[in-house]
Amino acid sequence: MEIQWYPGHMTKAKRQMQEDLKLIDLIIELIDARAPESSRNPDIRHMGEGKARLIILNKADLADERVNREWKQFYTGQGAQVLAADSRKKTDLKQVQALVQEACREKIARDARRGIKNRPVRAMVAGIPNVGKSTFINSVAGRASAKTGNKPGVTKGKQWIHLGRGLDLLDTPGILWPKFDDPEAGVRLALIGSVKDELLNAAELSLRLIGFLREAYPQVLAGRYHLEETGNDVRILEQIARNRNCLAGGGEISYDKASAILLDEFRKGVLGRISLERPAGGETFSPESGADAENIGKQGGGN
Ligand SMILES: Nc1nc2c(ncn2[C@@H]2O[C@H](COP(=O)(O)OP(=O)(O)OP(=O)(O)O)[C@@H](O)[C@H]2O)c(=O)[nH]1
Repeated sequence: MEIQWYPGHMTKAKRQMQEDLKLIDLIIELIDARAPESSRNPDIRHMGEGKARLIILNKADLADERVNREWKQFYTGQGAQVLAADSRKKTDLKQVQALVQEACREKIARDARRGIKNRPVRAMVAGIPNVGKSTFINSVAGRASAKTGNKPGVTKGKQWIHLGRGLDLLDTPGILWPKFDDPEAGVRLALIGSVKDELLNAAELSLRLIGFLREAYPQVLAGRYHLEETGNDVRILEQIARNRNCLAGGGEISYDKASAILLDEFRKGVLGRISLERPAGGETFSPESGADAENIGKQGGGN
């Protein structure tokens, strides 16, 4: 599957972020809990070297809870502070301040040795388009301070948000584009809605989702769409189309309409909490969980 990226925007955003990084102590890196490694930007690692890091496994409410725990363990093992959250809920973000202090312990101690007291930690929220940066900033700041939208690329403007509890947040999130090299990562990003829909073939994408779900979450499709036959991806899409009355102009089945329904329901979590990838070496699932861990796209071993 070929995905069109935006090199112009990307270069500009990256340059901007390099400038902003000089101003901050901590990177709050938002990644999508459903596909954490695919939704990470490799540059952010190098650009943010030497900075403390808090990783937010965002949209955790849409991802498999067990897999969320595995990712939390995985990134904690890499030395980051980690929080799995639904950023739309302030209660999910209560721990942010404590985790920020923990992530910046060295800086705070260094300040103390130099006799600097109560200098707030300055942080920047960074992540790929549509991962939830504005939503996170709004919730953590407790007011509608950053514009949110459900299409990638809506964040504009720049200012600091003083949270008054030892934390200043740069109001302009660093937008970085995800990985380019791995086509499978591209498919996961398309599935979670981080790549503009117009750029993708919905039917092809939905067939990839069906193939994945059949193996990793075998009960999900049959339960939701009352399938009679589950042995073939195209047949499944056809049944979804029939059951949902998806017809094209001439009365024939519309695979595009059925695909749009399937993708939309997956993205909204209507199909349940589903993780598209899990860290290598994670625990195996019990059969009751409904997910076969061996079949969830394994990632992250190389970091
Ligand atoms: N279910 C769920 N939805 C979320 C969460 N966080 C954000 N969203 C939704 O995801 C969509 C994108 O959120 P934004 O905050 O606009 O994302 P952004 O990263 O600022 O997007 P850009 O401006 O494109 O870079 C919105 O529809 C949010 O309501 C979350 O934790 N869980």
